[in-house]
Amino acid sequence: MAEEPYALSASGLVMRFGGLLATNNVSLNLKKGARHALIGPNGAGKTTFVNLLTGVLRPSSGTIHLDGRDITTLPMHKRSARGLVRTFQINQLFETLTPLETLAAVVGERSGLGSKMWRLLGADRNITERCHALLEQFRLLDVMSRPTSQLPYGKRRQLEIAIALACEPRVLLLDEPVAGVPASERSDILAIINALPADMSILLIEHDMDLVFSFANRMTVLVNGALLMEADPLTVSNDPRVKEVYLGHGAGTDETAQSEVRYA
Ligand SMILES: Nc1ncnc2c1ncn2[C@@H]1O[C@H](COP(=O)(O)OP(=O)(O)OP(=O)(O)O)[C@@H](O)[C@H]1O
Repeated sequence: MAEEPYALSASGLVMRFGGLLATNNVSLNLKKGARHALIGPNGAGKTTFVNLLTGVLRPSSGTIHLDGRDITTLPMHKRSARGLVRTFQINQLFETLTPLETLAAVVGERSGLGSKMWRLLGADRNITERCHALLEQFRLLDVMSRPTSQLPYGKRRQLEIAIALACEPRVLLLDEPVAGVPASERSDILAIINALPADMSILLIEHDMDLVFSFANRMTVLVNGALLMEADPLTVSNDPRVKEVYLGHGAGTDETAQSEVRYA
């Protein structure tokens, strides 16, 4: 019997910015239902790697497959339509909308309603029910009618993840979901992340080691644009090289572990 393809597979990715080698032959395979974390000190190349996966950047070489299909040259919106979704960064447009309106727009768009969504908002039962379920799942019911600009920061991050989920991802790239969130507002986000559907394949990019170790059962460590190691969390946390370049400096203080700039 043929083996099931990886949900997402990046193979030998290379990204050069002029003479700078930001991604140096990095491979990463996400199994279906993966809880995988991507870590590394500042400047290790995490954002560049995620930009390659999502299609913001085109790799200098290497390939990316989603469910066994080559998406290396596919534009961003087509990757998202095929189920590869990154947590949405709130932009100006959404500041004046409420979480309910924002989610209705995304769910409506996803259902193929496009601009008709505004007419149907509240009238289409499927959309209303889906929005309500998302607001509940992401603990946003209490703020669903407030303009996004007035939400506490933690709620905004919850809305970002809710928007991504409204896109019905099969593979979700969670980009620093607790960055900037005060400790007092983190517990809801942790609970939400831990309750995401088990068959969804998730890659978490995060500096917060408490979150990384409570979430991931597989970890990839990048240093200086290259793969340092991939292993289970215990092996990673016990590896002296990892301690030296990253963990030893503590979460959130890894500016001191700033990678050497590498030139090819
Ligand atoms: N568009 C670009 N042009 C030139 N250099 C870039 C560009 N984007 C990233 N870099 C460089 O590539 C390297 C990797 O950066 P990247 O942002 O991917 O690291 P990171 O691990 O995400 O860092 P952080 O944790 O601080 O967000 C850095 O040296 C950065 O300066």
